[in-house]
Amino acid sequence: MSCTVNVMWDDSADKELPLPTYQTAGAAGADVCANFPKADRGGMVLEPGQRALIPTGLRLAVPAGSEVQIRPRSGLALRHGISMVNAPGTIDSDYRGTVGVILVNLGQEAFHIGHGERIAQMVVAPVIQADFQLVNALDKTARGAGGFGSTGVDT
Ligand SMILES: O=c1ccn([C@H]2C[C@H](O)[C@@H](COP(=O)(O)OP(=O)(O)OP(=O)(O)O)O2)c(=O)[nH]1
Repeated sequence: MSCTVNVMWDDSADKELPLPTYQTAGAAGADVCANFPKADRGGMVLEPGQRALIPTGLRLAVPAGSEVQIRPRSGLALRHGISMVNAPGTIDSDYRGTVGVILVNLGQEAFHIGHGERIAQMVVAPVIQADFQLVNALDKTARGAGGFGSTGVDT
């Protein structure tokens, strides 16, 4: 499936950086870059345990009925412990502000985020909006209220 997502740079963005890019034909996520305002183009350092909102410089118009999920990149996670506090971040179809990525350094060393570095990936996904109905009873199931390891925990 494919769709068009209209994109604009925000005023302080480096407009020479690439738009979100699928790196392979079958990629689910389009890589997105850190895009710092001019004064901050040296990038920034995330100390161990620190989190920061990293600008992408991108403003999106996600088609109604869909969302964009922002997810961490596994390479950064494995090599450097860089993840996202709120993974997956949700970009609503009616949001028109600049998309930010809330990175966190779960590693043990400081990590430098370079201007233009691919920091996360965007996945476009369909959305179902529910009509939440208050009722007096729910239909019965075999699981019932069992959860949180009720079927056993292996480790
Ligand atoms: O990682 C993220 C998460 C959110 N957003 C933007 C787009 C999204 O549409 C908006 C609101 O996000 P969310 O609903 O997660 O935030 P909230 O804390 O519930 O705030 P709000 O009251 O603004 O909805 O913020 C980002 O740029 N990056």
